[in-house]
Amino acid sequence: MATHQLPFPVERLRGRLVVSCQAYPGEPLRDPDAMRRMALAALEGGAAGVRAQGLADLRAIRAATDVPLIGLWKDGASGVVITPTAGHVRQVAATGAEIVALDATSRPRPDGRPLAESFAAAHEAGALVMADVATFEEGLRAAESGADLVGTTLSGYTDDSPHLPGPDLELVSRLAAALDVPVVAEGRIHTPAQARAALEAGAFAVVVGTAITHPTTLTRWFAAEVDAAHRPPSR
Ligand SMILES: CC(=O)N[C@H](C=O)[C@@H](O)[C@H](O)[C@H](O)COP(=O)(O)O
Repeated sequence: MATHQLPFPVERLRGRLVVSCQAYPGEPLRDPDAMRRMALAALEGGAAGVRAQGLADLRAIRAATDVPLIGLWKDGASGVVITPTAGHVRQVAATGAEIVALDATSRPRPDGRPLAESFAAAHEAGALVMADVATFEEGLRAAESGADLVGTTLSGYTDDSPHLPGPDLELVSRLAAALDVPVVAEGRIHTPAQARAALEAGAFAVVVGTAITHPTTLTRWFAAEVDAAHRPPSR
């Protein structure tokens, strides 16, 4: 766990909840003003920071609040899609997001350029780097390469990470024990108790997305249960 003084936007997230406000292509809430409102609603509920996707959403949210903003740009259909190149990093930083989140897994990058180039692009733009990783080794490598925060975001989404129904708390605790930089727990945190467990496992901050800001998925969870109860037992 990071105990020393950290850059101001990171310090503001110590022990706090960050809410990820994202809508996916083609969805009814895929709209910068909808995500701005979603972010403001989350802040009213006690979030200390916002994570958001896409340049237009980031600009809209940045104009509405000065809480720490973790920005990313998902581009591409598979593999490395979260802020995949240094060019994407520069544009995300230019929206005013203090922290740029990017895929720091060991998978091949779309432009074949080294990850270090993306880290350097963020730092040159005056932004901090949140390295989204899937494994312990990727977390170590990201921290060694100068990441300002390491997130467990991609555990469960790569071939060599466990596909768990809930958060990868083992990864959180192993990284938190090994790293000096803050470890952010993110990915499939679906209940307040899981968010608390992530902090107890050593997370510096917790990011929750779907369970707060994705009504289509939330509705599916309820609909599946209700439909299962309604269906007559099979003979
Ligand atoms: C894997 C990937 O692309 N994760 C994305 C990263 O920004 C988002 O789609 C997630 O919603 C976010 O990480 C928060 O996680 P959850 O929605 O599970 O609370």
